[in-house]
Amino acid sequence: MEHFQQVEPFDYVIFGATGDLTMRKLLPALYNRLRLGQIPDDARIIGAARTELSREAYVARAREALERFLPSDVLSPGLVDRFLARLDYVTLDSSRQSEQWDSLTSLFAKAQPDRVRVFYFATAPQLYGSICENLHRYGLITANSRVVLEKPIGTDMATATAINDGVGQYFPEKQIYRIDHYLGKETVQNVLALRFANPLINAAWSAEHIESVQITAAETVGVEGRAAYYDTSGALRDMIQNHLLQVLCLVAMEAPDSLEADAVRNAKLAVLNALRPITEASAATETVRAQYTAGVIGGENVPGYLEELGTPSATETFAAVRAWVDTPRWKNVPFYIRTAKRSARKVSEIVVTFRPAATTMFGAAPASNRLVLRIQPNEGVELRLNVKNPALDVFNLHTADLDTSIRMEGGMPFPDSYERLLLDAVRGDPVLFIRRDEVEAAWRWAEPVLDAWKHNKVPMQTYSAGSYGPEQATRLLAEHGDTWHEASE
Ligand SMILES: NC(=O)C1=CN([C@@H]2O[C@H](COP(=O)(O)OP(=O)(O)OC[C@H]3O[C@@H](n4cnc5c(N)ncnc54)[C@H](OP(=O)(O)O)[C@@H]3O)[C@@H](O)[C@H]2O)C=CC1
Ligand SMILES: O=C1O[C@H](COP(=O)(O)O)[C@@H](O)[C@H](O)[C@H]1O
Repeated sequence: MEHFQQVEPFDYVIFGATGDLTMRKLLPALYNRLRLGQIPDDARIIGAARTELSREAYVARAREALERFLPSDVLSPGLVDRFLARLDYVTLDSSRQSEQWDSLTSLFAKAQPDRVRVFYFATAPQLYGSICENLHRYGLITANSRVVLEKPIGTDMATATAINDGVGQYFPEKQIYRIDHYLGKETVQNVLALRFANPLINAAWSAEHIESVQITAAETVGVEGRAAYYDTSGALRDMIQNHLLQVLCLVAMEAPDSLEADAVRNAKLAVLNALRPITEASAATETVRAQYTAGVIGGENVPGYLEELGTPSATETFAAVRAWVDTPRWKNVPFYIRTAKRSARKVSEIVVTFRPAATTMFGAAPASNRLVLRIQPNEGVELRLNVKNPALDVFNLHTADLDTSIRMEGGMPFPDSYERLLLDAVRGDPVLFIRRDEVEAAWRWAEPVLDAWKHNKVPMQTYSAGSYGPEQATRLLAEHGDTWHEASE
């Protein structure tokens, strides 16, 4: 396949190699890229975790993970064996100094010093600093090394700064890759193509023509096996501070000079810095938080969040925010951001509502044009237009949707976003990773919201599992005469 170029030989060291993320996402993603011919035969993938396992036992776990998390039509015994032959495993408490590090260093003893090394931290963020310290102590960091940091980068500004400082002591910023898997999604990257490669859209991309923007990421799942993490996080930290603000940045940013990493990141940073601060006073009118109660999804009864957790909790599973980007381009345009667990359907989308035509020639006012960028599922673009109602003799309008699916060649599903990002780190392309100042700017905006919630300035609402969220979120838009997309379908 000519669009997947083989990368240079590399060593990928995954800290947290026995964990959920590695098994569910990272190993399947790397397998897929080997299958597509992107991974050279002498690449190595080295897992590290505290659990004592032989290489064979780890390979057996990896095999099970591939079988469990990949569709059977992509698994061929020959390819699986070729992939598993690339794997190694070291038992290592990576946060401590010990002779356990010898097993890792010995794997690198004969490696070419300029061979690409990627250290992927798929473990608790509070360990990142000590893992870096040990990588340095045991002489594993080379000029051609990169470190990939999983989210969350902190739970607030102070913890984010501590993580960034801890890693930054040993790796210069250009070797640090903070992953945000939403940036690896094909249709999120498509925001750039749609905006900047289509003068028709680009010309209308401002407050002069746009009335509001909605960004939604809703899921039908609850917190699954991650309740311990989720309950310390909540919807705002889990999805909005990172993924949805990144999407907002791509929608709102000025055109970067190029697709070079720093050009794009500077443009995103400018948006984050232009976000109107939400204060303890404004949080009550600009934000909504809620927890799901028992309900029905897909015909099945599901328990409420507190029942699932088995303890009282003040963690939100739904968050909606009305954000404002205080730049001339976005003067008075509300950006509604929303995320939910146990929602009525799984959908991630951007909905841009344009101002209606100011004409009286048709009698009734024409409907607003509306552009929907479907991030998932059914990736595509939909544009609502006004056309003449063909059924009537009188000149009357109705709406018609131009709807195009964005598909891979041959109708194949899009690769999981991790696939691209894992290999971008090998190729040394950081454009789809987050720079330190972006993370911190996002916390600067999010933290006062979290503080207001902690101080109970915004009541915790409830919504039934299987619904679209609490009524208060509907009201957030109603004040501007808007409705959430599903209500206008
Ligand atoms: N799971 C997911 O879907 C997502 C996860 N993330 C992030 O990825 C990271 C990992 O998440 P997840 O896989 O779910 O977590 P898990 O708890 O499933 O896995 C944690 C991993 O870290 C290892 N580990 C813990 N302490 C040490 C140590 N001192 N030295 C070496 N290894 C250690 C554990 O193995 P052992 O006990 O054997 O040491 C295990 O392999 C977290 O930062 C999470 O927030 C981000 C997005 C999605
Ligand atoms: O980062 C996270 O994202 C997932 C949702 O990702 P998606 O690609 O399925 O939209 C979310 O379930 C998880 O809680 C969060 O940590």
